Amino acid sequence: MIKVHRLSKRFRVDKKANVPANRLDGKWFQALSEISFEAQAGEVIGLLGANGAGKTTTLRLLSGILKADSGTVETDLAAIDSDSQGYRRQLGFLSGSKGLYERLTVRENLTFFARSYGLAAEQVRQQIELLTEQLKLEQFLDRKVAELSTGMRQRAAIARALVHDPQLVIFDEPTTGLDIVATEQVLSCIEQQKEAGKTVLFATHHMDEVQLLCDRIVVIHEGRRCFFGSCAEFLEHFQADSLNLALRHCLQHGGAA
Ligand SMILES: Nc1ncnc2c1ncn2[C@@H]1O[C@H](COP(=O)(O)OP(=O)(O)OP(=O)(O)O)[C@@H](O)[C@H]1O
Repeated sequence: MIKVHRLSKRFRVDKKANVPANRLDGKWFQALSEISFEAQAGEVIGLLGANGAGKTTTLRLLSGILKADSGTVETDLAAIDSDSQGYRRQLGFLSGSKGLYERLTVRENLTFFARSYGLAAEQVRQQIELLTEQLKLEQFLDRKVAELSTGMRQRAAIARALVHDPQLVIFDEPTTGLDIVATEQVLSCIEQQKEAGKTVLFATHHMDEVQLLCDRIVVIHEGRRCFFGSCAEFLEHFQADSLNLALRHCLQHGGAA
């Protein structure tokens, strides 16, 4: 479970930065304004919004990489502020396909990260076996990361994010750069996380992924939440027959939370 309450974040920007005047206060750009939502165990929440809306900023705040200016994050895991190490042990975070050692193989990377989270040798073996099956890693498990294609690298990065079997899974655009087959493998892996009772948050621009996986969605527009609820509620609220159309209406009209 995670409860996000009135989270705000601003960034100091250069005078020359071409940012919208309505979000600028002197040298400060208001990236997020009082975002609230919650996710239960076994629930998948999608974060939607146009480029620059604030999805990645939200996920970075929830991963502990960024610190909020105000607002709270409550979980039934370790506390994000006072026990950041404990929190990170229970978090699987993916942002881009970075964070792997180029000169190590995928198996060596996974083993290294699993051991650094304190998993015993047998647990490491089981986790690698499970993720290899879920993400179809066998063809490149023993190849160096430096030699991998974008899609292989992305799947390896997802495996690295999940190798310690975290309770909270946060993925930022996990299917970027993947072909149809690899996309299906990643979506099915997210589904398996849900079935295992994990709390999953992910940002995406793909409405088919939202339709397939999300129990509820958070729509962000210019740093503010403009909708939080199920896909069915979203369609009904905007009197739309597709999520794409509902999203367009929501973003055009600034939404109504
Ligand atoms: N470190 C930073 N300094 C200044 N501004 C930043 C910083 N990080 C993000 N921003 C700004 O905050 C806003 C929200 O960015 P964010 O990356 O959260 O958007 P997003 O919704 O994830 O977009 P996309 O769909 O393009 O990934 C953008 O206007 C961005 O330029």
